[in-house]
Amino acid sequence: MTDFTLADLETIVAARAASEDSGSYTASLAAKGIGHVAKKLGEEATETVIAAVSQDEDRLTSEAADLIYHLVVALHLRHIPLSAVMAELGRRTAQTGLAEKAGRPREPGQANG
Ligand SMILES: N=c1c2ncn([C@@H]3O[C@H](COP(=O)(O)OP(=O)(O)OP(=O)(O)O)[C@@H](O)[C@H]3O)c2ncn1[C@@H]1O[C@H](COP(=O)(O)O)[C@@H](O)[C@H]1O
Repeated sequence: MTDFTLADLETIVAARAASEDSGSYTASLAAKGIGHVAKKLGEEATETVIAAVSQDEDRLTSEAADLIYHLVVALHLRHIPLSAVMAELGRRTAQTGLAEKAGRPREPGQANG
């Protein structure tokens, strides 16, 4: 188990993308722009798909980490905070009424479902 969160990754990506550290992969990736990052994201998605149907759990875990990292970089470049993505996921969960089953209390103003 780890207490490392996507919010931690988002903070690190923002700091490294803004850095001028020539050793930073994030800085060099971000400098290439959203078109390049989107292409990398597609490649990582394909590699994750291939790993998903393989029998290698470690490979799938590693490819999923690459995919999520590149997604966080893409969101950063498009100025979309992870909190917006989480809010969208939360809205969808609220619509299904399954939030409480996941152990989450109903938020004030949330419709009965
Ligand atoms: N989570 C990641 C992460 N996941 C994947 N990668 C890099 O993503 C690249 C993907 O590998 P590929 O083989 O597809 O690409 P490549 O041939 O190395 O590079 P390209 O020239 O194709 O872009 C690898 O170089 C990985 O190191 C990451 N690089 C950085 N992070 C995070 O970003 C933080 C800051 O890293 P730096 O910006 O390097 O300081 C790190 O501490 C991590 O938290």
